[in-house]
Amino acid sequence: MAIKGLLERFKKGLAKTAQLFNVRSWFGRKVDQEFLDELESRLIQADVGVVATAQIIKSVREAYADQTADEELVEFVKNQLKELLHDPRPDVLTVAAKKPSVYLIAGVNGSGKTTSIAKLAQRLRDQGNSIVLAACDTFRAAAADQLSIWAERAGCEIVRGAPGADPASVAHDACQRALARSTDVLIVDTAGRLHTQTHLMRELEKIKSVIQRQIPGSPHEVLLVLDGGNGQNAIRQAEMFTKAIGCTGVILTKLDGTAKGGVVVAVRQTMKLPVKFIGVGEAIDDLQPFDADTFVESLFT
Ligand SMILES: Nc1nc2c(ncn2[C@@H]2O[C@H](COP(=O)(O)OP(=O)(O)OP(=O)(O)O)[C@@H](O)[C@H]2O)c(=O)[nH]1
Repeated sequence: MAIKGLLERFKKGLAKTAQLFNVRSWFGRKVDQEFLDELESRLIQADVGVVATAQIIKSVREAYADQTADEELVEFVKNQLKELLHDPRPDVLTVAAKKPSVYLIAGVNGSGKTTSIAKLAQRLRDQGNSIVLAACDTFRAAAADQLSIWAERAGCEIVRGAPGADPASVAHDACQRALARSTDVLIVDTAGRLHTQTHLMRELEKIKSVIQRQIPGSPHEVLLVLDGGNGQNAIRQAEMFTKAIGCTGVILTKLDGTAKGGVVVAVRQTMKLPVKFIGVGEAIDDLQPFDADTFVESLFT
């Protein structure tokens, strides 16, 4: 998508967080303690995180104390955020040298996991890839049903087991199917809730090790889906999942419904995980590859 189109998409999706900053209201104000306190409180409300906020406030104080806030100050804050978000790793998904590329998707129920998988599948399909979806959430029968509907719409194949089947065996079958058909991409959906958190983490570990055994070098990405509206709570989830299955990136959903869009910074800073995609709406094309510069520009308009 052209940069301008992407910026418009981001702006629309992130309007709630942008409203919080309302940079036009800064202009002409003196950068005194009151101004800094207000900026600090807005960054915290946007869930940028305490550490990053303190860092930004300190830099603004040092560079602009007692000056008048203007366009240059806005650029300064933008650059601070861009630097905090800078990630040397590529923001695109890793593609396997030998088919299939395997993407394991995790996240708690309600985070937007199923819809994100559907959106991702559609995106990869539009780019010309053949796709197999593995419905490994056998705990909730409705999950596989929902995924099947999306799979059909996106023209993907789905592998599912009987309700209550061993999710690792579904993962195994899906790997075999993808290998046999020489499929480009295998996307593995997993449960978001089990009897206990320990059960859930053990199951995810097991699915991952089955995939690793079937397709050496995989999974090529372990993506964690987090609800952006959960703000700092999302960070705690990220810690738990990363410990169990070593996430490689995050899909941050529902940013359109929240003023906590700054959590993108917190995920990058605290978890050292790149945000690969953001969800900015319910439509199929509302999953956008994350771009730090466009993200920051769209918050300060
Ligand atoms: N506004 C908005 N809604 C979203 C976004 N992503 C997902 N949703 C909605 O969030 C709700 C939950 O999404 P699901 O994909 O069903 O979530 P899940 O994590 O798979 O949860 P379960 O289906 O309960 O396992 C749905 O109504 C989605 O349409 C987004 O980026 N923006």
